[in-house]
Amino acid sequence: MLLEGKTVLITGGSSGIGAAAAVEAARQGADVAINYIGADAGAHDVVARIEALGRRGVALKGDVAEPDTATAFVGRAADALGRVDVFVSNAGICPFHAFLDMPAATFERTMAVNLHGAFYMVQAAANRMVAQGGGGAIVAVSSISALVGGEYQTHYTPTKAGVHSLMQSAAIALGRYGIRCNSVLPGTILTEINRDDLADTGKRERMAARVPLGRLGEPEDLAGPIVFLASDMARYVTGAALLVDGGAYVNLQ
Ligand SMILES: NC(=O)C1=CN([C@@H]2O[C@H](COP(=O)(O)OP(=O)(O)OC[C@H]3O[C@@H](n4cnc5c(N)ncnc54)[C@H](O)[C@@H]3O)[C@@H](O)[C@H]2O)C=CC1
Ligand SMILES: C[C@H](O)[C@@H]1OC(=O)[C@H](O)[C@@H]1O
Repeated sequence: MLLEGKTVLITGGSSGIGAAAAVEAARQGADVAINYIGADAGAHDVVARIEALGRRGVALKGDVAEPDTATAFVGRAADALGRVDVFVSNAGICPFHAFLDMPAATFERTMAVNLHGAFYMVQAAANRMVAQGGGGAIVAVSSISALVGGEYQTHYTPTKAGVHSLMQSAAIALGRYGIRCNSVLPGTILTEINRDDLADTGKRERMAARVPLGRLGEPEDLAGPIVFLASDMARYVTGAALLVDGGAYVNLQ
């Protein structure tokens, strides 16, 4: 098991990629704490799936856009599970909107959740890892959208480029403590975040047609890459970005 005896914290862990990563981390031997927002049911379900695998699971509610949520989540998770070995910054939103009339509130909220939230969470986790000693691993869920644009994502793609960049700089700042920082760059993955957008059958088929592996992604497609980067198998990997997109990015023609 790749994460035997480790503790893993994941933001936005009650659905989609975060939930899949939480369950896979437990399957790989880790105790897992998830941060979540909104309804409790999804978070309780993820905890139940973690516990069914014989590991400890904790769900802690909080808005990652609030700086205090970061210290509260990391502190309470570490109190419950003992330490923080792995931190996965995953929470995010993507309210699709045209550029020219983008409401300031939509832009500000997307920045606050996706980029500011990632910064505060990663900073809090890193401080805990430094204080406890023994290094650690941080994985941020960026996106293929860190590298390419989207007409209705002018507020979103800069946050994903920012998260990718955050991992590169944090890798430098934290290498001396044995803390590795990497990002995964998912392509289009079928989750709640794009359910409405991909209800447009034409768009969904166009997106799928771009993928050499022949299908859009599922949350579980990210679980393995996240666990790998979190594990000691990736002990000499830091500052890296791993595309998990079925080959969509390289498919020009
Ligand atoms: N689905 C996709 O095609 C892709 C998703 N991503 C990224 O993957 C990450 C996870 O998204 P998905 O699993 O796809 O969708 P999702 O909507 O299932 O997951 C996002 C999670 O973040 C949580 N969240 C949102 N705002 C929050 C806040 N303020 N505080 C705490 N939690 C909050 C949501 O409740 C949800 O559980 C996001 O960062 C997204 O940008 C990146 C590339 C592609
Ligand atoms: C939410 C979108 O469908 C998704 O988010 C990303 O980061 C991907 O590039 C897709 O556009």
